[in-house]
Amino acid sequence: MFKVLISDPLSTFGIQKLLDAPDVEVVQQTNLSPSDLLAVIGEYDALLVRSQTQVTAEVLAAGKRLKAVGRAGVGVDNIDIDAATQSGIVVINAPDGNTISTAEHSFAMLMAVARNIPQAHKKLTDGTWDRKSFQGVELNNKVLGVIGFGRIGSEVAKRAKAFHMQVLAYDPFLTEERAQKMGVTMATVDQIVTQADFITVHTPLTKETRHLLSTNEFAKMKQGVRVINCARGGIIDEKALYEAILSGKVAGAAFDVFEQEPPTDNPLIGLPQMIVTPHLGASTVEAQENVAIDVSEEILKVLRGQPFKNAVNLPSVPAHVMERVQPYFTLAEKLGHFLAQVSVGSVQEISVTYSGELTEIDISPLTRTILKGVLSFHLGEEVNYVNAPILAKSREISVNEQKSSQTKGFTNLIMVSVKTTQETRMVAGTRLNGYGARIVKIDDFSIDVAPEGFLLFVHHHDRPGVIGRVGTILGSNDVNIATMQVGRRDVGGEAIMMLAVDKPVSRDILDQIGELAEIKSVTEIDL
Ligand SMILES: NC(=O)c1ccc[n+]([C@@H]2O[C@H](COP(=O)([O-])OP(=O)(O)OC[C@H]3O[C@@H](n4cnc5c(N)ncnc54)[C@H](O)[C@@H]3O)[C@@H](O)[C@H]2O)c1
Ligand SMILES: O=C(O)CC[C@@H](O)C(=O)O
Repeated sequence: MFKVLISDPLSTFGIQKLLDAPDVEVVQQTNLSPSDLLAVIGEYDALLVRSQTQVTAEVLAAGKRLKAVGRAGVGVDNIDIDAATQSGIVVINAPDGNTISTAEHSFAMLMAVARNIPQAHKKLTDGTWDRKSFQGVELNNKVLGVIGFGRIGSEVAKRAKAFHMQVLAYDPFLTEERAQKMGVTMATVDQIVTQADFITVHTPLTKETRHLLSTNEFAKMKQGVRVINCARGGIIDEKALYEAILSGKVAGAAFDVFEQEPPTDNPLIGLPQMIVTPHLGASTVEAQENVAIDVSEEILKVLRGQPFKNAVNLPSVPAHVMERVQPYFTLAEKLGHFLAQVSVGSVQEISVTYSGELTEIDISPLTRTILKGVLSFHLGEEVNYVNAPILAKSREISVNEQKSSQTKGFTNLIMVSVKTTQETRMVAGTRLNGYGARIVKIDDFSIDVAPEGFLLFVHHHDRPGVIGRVGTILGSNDVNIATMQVGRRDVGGEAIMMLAVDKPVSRDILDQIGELAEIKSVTEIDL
């Protein structure tokens, strides 16, 4: 008999399959303190949560029998995925069930912020008939910027089209073909920021999307813009928004999610231009039923040893395969992550060639890891080794994998190229005996760089003094260079520099380097 603990309120209808399963005993305890949870988790084979229960490394370590953690929803920010993976615990989520509810909530917020509905309601219920203070704006013919065009963003766009809005969309995986099919215009974040009357964000919260809309972006926005965040707190910088509302630049904002939840002493919440809901995007009868059904069915499959689809972390790989491929996992993921950071445009194709001793082993786990490296830069922690190929397929990214006898002098070599809507970029890496992982080729430049930490990738014209000028800018801004490697094709031709630096480099310093006459581009890479 399997024991399943449900520690957050879930729809009873949704979990019926679990309740009816003859081989499962379900315990519902939705008011456990963290220490209560630690005390009881050792008895259970599976844990089902929504977003309240914090499934920490400590909880997972105490869950000696745990085989699976199910999240009735999309975001898995309350679950320590790495710790689960290390303990061999499968983490399941329900990515589709609350899409429509959250899209509808976002649209409700958009309409409410356009017409000041909550503010007018409050005034009237407080006893004042005020018809002057709440003049709104129409949606008709207005420009809506949608940042993050995945499940929810694209549903919001469909609704906006029905209201005759012009939709500008940005997503690193959006293709021209899909944009046309959806009747939206592909745009950059900068174009959205400068042209939109309303901006709504629907990305995960990742290092890249944190404060995606901040002081600089607010400064460029139209006077009277309105912004909506029903995705994750922190995508819109709350401090910068506060200032932009006070200055009159932002006429209204609608938030369902906050940098700290529940928000305490958050000055935004008292502002009359701000409308707020307490993370209610997925709070509909339908969504809660859908996500509970999806996650219950998947948990049953995991417990019964049947195939399942929505795992967000690593399943076990046979020991003999793992022994051979494991040393290459880090290199593979970093090559993917490197390309995600240097390439421009929507990814269309990822090709991997394995040479040398890698031709003798099952390399499919490595290709999945490379995909994870490419995709996780944009999609965040939802991507893992299990779901990366499915996510690539759903985004129409074709993946090619081949083995080659051409070792180019290395005992092992992984060459990865990414074709985007704008360019094709290549990186190759190897594991050198005794020295660990190395990047040995970038595009057609040979180089020798350890793929770790903060790197500055500079593409420049090979001219006397350029290296010194870059070093001077970094030095005068207190950025220490740990190592530097240069690669060039011909004397005086195009060249690249890879500098390992001791700390992140600010946008301003990158701009100073980018303004040097010899520099073609400069990109900061975090590996
Ligand atoms: N408020 C709620 O209750 C609620 C409910 C469900 C989901 N969510 C949140 O909504 C968000 C979207 O969920 P979804 O199901 O649509 O996810 P999704 O994975 O289908 O879509 C997210 C999209 O964001 C894109 N993206 C990543 N980085 C980007 C960047 N820098 N710029 C632009 N786009 C970028 C990705 O390519 C992807 O297409 C997530 O943060 C999710 O956690 C909130
Ligand atoms: O209501 C919830 O459980 C949170 C839903 C949402 O944020 C999600 O990530 O699915």
